[in-house]
Amino acid sequence: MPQPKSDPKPKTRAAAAGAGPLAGLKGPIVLVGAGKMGGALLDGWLRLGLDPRKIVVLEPHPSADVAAQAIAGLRLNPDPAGLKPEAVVLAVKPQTAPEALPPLAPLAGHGGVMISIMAGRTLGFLTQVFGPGTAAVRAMPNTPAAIGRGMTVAVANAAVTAAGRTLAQNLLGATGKVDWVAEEDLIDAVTAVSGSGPAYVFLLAESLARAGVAAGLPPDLARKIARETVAGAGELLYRSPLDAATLRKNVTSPGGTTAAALDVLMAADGLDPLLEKAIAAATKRSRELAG
Ligand SMILES: NC(=O)c1ccc[n+]([C@@H]2O[C@H](COP(=O)([O-])OP(=O)(O)OC[C@H]3O[C@@H](n4cnc5c(N)ncnc54)[C@H](OP(=O)(O)O)[C@@H]3O)[C@@H](O)[C@H]2O)c1
Ligand code: PRO
Repeated sequence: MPQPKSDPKPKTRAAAAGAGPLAGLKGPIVLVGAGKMGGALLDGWLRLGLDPRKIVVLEPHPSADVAAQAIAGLRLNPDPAGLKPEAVVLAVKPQTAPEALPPLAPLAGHGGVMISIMAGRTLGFLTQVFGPGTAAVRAMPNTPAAIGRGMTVAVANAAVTAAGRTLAQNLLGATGKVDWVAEEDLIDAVTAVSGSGPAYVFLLAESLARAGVAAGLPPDLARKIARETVAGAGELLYRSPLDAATLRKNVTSPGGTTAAALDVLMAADGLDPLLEKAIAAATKRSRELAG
């Protein structure tokens, strides 16, 4: 008997009935995989007023939070055979896709848009699974989506109509900003920069804390000031009209402490070449996941 999984997401799910960019959708919107990213999108849709009765979730181990939406009318794991979706959002792991998605191919026969957020999996893969002529969008969101501050980049194939693109924009935009690109190739590097990017920022907080401990700080204090510094600097970057380089210069007194640290971080063997290597590795991995 499948057990409900614990909810990894903040408790932001609230069915907000009424107006909003998603309120007019006829549905159903089918979400395949309601884990960390799929669940964050679902939160966004509900927050923006999508009627839970228009949502279908296919997920073998739904979190308690997702299961609770069934009371409000969300359909959980119905037989997909009878569904005629307006859009299907594919949020299973890319490695699972070749087994998980072919049984769902009939979902694509009704003129809806197939929107994949899977790393690596191409538009070509989607039309292979769902049939030639399928309207498909490949998108790469990130986890700040869980608090409505996500960044998504998307590409559509030629079968996506203007209305389909607006629908995809509204569904993806429920969790933050959306940019569209014309060249699918860019999505692998986008995945490396913004898809995976939050992990690098969290690593910075971890690493800053460890460096603080090495400099003699008590671990609790080091963790607290590292976390607050990364969060506060991110918030300042978000709210300020200034660019990152200017905000950095504003911290850097000539001949001061920041300059001493930046001499290390901005040296020829500093952060730039390290991140370049990391982004190249993630981009390569995204291409490998294409299968
Ligand atoms: N996490 C991120 O930061 C992020 C960012 C951008 C894009 N993505 C992409 O989003 C996708 C999901 O990633 P995630 O981090 O959210 O992973 P996740 O938490 O593991 O979510 C995937 C979900 O799909 C479920 N699932 C497995 N087989 C299924 C099936 N046959 N039908 C329906 N659902 C099924 C999984 O259930 P079980 O766990 O029970 O197997 C799991 O709940 C991936 O393709 C990833 O590349 C993730
Ligand atoms: N998380 C997924 C991965 O690590 C895709 C981007 C972020 O593969």
